[in-house]
Amino acid sequence: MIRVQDLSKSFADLKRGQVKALDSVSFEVQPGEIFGLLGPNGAGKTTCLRILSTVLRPTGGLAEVAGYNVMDNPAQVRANIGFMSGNTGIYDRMTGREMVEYFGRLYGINENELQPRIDDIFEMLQMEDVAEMLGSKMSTGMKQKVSIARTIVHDPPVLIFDEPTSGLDVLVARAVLKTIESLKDQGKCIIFSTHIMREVEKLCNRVAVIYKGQILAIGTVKELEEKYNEPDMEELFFELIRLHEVEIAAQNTTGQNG
Ligand SMILES: Nc1ncnc2c1ncn2[C@@H]1O[C@H](COP(=O)(O)OP(=O)(O)OP(=O)(O)O)[C@@H](O)[C@H]1O
Repeated sequence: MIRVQDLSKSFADLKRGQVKALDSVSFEVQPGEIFGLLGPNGAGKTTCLRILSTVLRPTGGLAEVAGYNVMDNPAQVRANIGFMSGNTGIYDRMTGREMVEYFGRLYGINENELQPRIDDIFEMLQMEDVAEMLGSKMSTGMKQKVSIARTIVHDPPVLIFDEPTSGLDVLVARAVLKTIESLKDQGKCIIFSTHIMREVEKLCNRVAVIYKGQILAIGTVKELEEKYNEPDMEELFFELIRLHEVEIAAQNTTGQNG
């Protein structure tokens, strides 16, 4: 459902020169699966997700969503995905229902289908209380639910969540994670980026640890813990980064001596 192969993206940065935000990244995600991208700030997570959602063009490699290439068929890719980030905007002067209707119409859903679809979503996310409430009056948790509702209104098979719990308190974060889990149970193909290890342990079927644009390790949490003989995900994460830094230092030394 999602196929990423040798995906690369460089930015020309005034201060830093060429920045390799993504360096030959490969992975696949299937329906009914939550795939985690776990990495620190600047690792390349958002760049990868932006390429998948056709907002950015890659400088190399291939990315496919629901069988469509992001470069060749961006409109079909967009029709097949829902994208939500931690700062997806909410309009102050629209009610919860109006916002979700607005996005449903943008996606071209006809009115007869749209209204029952919205009823279902509001029931599933238990957000009937925000249907008639203006965005300006909503709590952070309510806004987050509206963001999820507008992300899934066109019932896309692929969902992309870029740090969806950033800035949320534990209760709201938990509700968001539960919703993502129930979407997986409905058979959605989900990518989820985070820098929070516990979220990965709780939610993800498989995870890629990403650092400086490269995937350092990929597999189920259990597989990674066994492979590196480290039962603590946090320790494992730091160890992978340490090993990578040692490797870079060794390459630099060889380069200088050679
Ligand atoms: N438009 C841009 N111009 C120059 N460099 C960029 C641009 N966008 C991203 N980068 C750089 O690419 C690298 C990867 O950034 P990216 O936002 O993908 O990381 P991230 O893993 O999502 O981090 P965060 O958790 O902070 O959002 C960083 O070094 C970042 O500074």
